[in-house]
Amino acid sequence: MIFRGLWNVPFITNAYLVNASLLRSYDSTKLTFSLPNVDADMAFCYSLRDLDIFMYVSNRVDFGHLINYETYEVTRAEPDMYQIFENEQAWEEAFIHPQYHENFNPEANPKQPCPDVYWFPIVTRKFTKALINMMESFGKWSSGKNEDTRLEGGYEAVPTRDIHMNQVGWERHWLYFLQKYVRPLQEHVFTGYYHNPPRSLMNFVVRYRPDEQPSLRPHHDSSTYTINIALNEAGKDYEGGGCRFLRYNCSVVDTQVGWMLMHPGRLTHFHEGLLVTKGTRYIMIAFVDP
Ligand SMILES: O=C(O)CCC(=O)C(=O)O
Ligand SMILES: [Fe+2]
Repeated sequence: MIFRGLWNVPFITNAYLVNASLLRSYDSTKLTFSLPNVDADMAFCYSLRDLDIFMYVSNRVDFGHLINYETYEVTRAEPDMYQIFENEQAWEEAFIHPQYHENFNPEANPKQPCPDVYWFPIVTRKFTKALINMMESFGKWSSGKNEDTRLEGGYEAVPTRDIHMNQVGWERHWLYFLQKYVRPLQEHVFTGYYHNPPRSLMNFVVRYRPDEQPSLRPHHDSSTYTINIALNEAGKDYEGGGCRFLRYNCSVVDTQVGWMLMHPGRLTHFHEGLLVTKGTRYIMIAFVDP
């Protein structure tokens, strides 16, 4: 329980909100922050009390918040992305799509571009840009071949050219994002399916290019459900691309940056990554299972 109120207090340290014109209306020899043997806060509060000026602490209004930078790692590409635990509120403001909470509005039907393929705004362009930059700064894209030493069996049946989240030290963060922001959307559209936290062993960013890997053949994912976030812009950053669900002969080609597709992984949603004919297409994929 958070109590909200306005409290009259004798001493405040670190944070003040003072109208400067008020300060000027007092005699500066009496209203001072320097007194012998006490620190500036003590001196300032002492002289305020001496002048019968009341001090208040209020949390009725949000004036902003302090950032905790103790764990801030400046050596990383996009250190802000790693702050999801330490600075949750600032993280959400920077990286969660402004329409995210609207997804839960009972009046609004979730978008469904193909049968049982749901489509949600979830992250900001700041997020998608940062994620691409994290991956490109790391730069060690997989070969896109079946042999994959990052996997337990050393083999990937339907390989993409990709970088896994754990390769950039961002897996814990990503799993927390899945639990906090993706899971409630899943529960919203696939009713009665409940796994908290969701488990996801495969979390990666895919890069398609005409001269590298330009497409992905039809396959099922090793997931109960898959999420697929568009990280850059169809028709501008690349041409072609998109995801086709063969059983429904239905494609999503007008993907929107920061929007996420969510679809069942096996059995019904046999799908393929459509050919990129120009530029580079980036997507973020997670195979959630269970
Ligand atoms: O290109 C797409 O949108 C589909 C990607 C995909 O199916 C996968 O990575 O498993
Ligand atoms: Fe897939």
